[in-house]
Amino acid sequence: MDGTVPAGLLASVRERRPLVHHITNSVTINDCANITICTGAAPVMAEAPEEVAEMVAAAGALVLNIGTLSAVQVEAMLIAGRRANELGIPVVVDPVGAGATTFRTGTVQRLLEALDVAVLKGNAGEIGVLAGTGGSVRGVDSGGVAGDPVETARECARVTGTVVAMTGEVDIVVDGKRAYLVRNGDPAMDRLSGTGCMAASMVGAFAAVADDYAVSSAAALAAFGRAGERAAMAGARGPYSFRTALFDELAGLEPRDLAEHARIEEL
Ligand SMILES: Nc1ncnc2c1ncn2[C@@H]1O[C@H](COP(=O)(O)OP(=O)(O)O)[C@@H](O)[C@H]1O
Ligand SMILES: Cc1ncsc1CCOP(=O)(O)O
Ligand SMILES: [Mg+2]
Repeated sequence: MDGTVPAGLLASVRERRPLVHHITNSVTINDCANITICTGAAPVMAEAPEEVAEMVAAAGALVLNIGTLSAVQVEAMLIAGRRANELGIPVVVDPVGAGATTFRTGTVQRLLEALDVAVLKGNAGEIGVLAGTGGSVRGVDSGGVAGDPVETARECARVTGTVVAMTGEVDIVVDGKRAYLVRNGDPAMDRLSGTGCMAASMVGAFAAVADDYAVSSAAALAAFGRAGERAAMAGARGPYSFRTALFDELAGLEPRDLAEHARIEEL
């Protein structure tokens, strides 16, 4: 994919500043709010079942992240997701820790059955579990997939009917037909909690300004990865100064830099 595509979508996010409604976990909620702002969009976190239908109506995308799930959150996710579907607002699901417990795996399956999900964004282990082809998950960490990662992502897209964005050293984005490999990023991104959640926030922000969610997801991951590359070049002293640089580099990321450095290959 030509770099002008992700660059154009980044510029659209900054111009339109879509509201991204999150129902998300209590570990990385603040990171997700700030990465959404650094991307150029506007976050809102709202999870009371009493208000989510009203809130999502003002949003450009809905991000459902199951990282610290509870029964009442599931109820809110279903209410918000159904309203988003009625209004044609894209729904992104981050299946954090799917495979680690029956409650997590079952909840993702329930969301996928009840809702029209635009993008399922998970790490390799989570996507392998949901594909049914084998994935290993410990807590929220991926232990990888059983077979070929691209085939795993394709199978997950086939069984779920969604665009699947599987993160890792190389991100893989697939729908029923196409497959994109996104080679941007830095290993330091794997040494922080929350980069997967932040990736989902960005996938949501980009989906809000796009019709083609495979293209917008690959673009979002390229932009995040490029910010990671620039943060590493800025010379962080360790994981936490890298984290600060990651936010700063994303906020300052120029569409023309992304146009030049996005590495998205279509298979
Ligand atoms: N080794 C790596 N090299 C480059 N980028 C990476 C690497 N590991 C993770 N990333 C990036 O970090 C983000 C989070 O991915 P990942 O670690 O798979 O998610 P999770 O936190 O859900 O396990 C993604 O944008 C991914 O591209
Ligand atoms: C550590 C942890 N525990 C529950 S949610 C969460 C954060 C996971 O974030 P990510 O999957 O983005 O690293
Ligand atoms: Mg994750």
